[in-house]
Amino acid sequence: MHYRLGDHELLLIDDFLDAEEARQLLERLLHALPWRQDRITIFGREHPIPREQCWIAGDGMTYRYSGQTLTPTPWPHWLRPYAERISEAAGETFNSVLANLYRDGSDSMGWHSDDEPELGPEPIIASLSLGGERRFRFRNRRDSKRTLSLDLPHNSLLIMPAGLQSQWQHQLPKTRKAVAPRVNLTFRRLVDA
Ligand SMILES: O=C(O)CCC(=O)C(=O)O
Ligand SMILES: [Fe+2]
Repeated sequence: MHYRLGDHELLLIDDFLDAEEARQLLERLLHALPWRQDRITIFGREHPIPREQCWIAGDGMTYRYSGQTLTPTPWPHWLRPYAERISEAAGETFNSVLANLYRDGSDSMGWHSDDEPELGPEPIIASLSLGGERRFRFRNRRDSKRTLSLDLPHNSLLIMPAGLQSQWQHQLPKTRKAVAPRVNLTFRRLVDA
């Protein structure tokens, strides 16, 4: 499914993995990753993030955002084949993953762009969703009334193209609906790594 976002085209691929493979990968991610609820600083105040996360990357590839520095968990061998398939689908060679765990509808991620300097000027981001379906929203950075909402179902891959992050923000809002836990893997390429 393609979505138009200003000058950019978003691609959402449903049923990216085989159903059984997606189920097993979700179980593995839930049980085998060292999930942490880190703390971030917003406007000078420290808060626990409303989700758990795990930064997966090569040795020494730290990642800084919102006042936190994430030290990497090494790549699990069983995740590598997925990184290769997702790199192929997105036309980019990803070398790192930010994994997010939304335990229930009160877990969320606020408005941001994936525009950290480590990612270079025009990063391509590929985001694999597993588990409970959640709503995902975009808004234009210059005109916040321009928005787009889409649902990210279990076993879907969203590809955000080069150039999108400098013009659009995204968020994963909280929901009052009962939702199953959701794991999201955002594949990234750290430059100069
Ligand atoms: O959970 C999601 O779908 C989005 C995660 C995200 O935006 C990020 O990790 O930068
Ligand atoms: Fe993001």
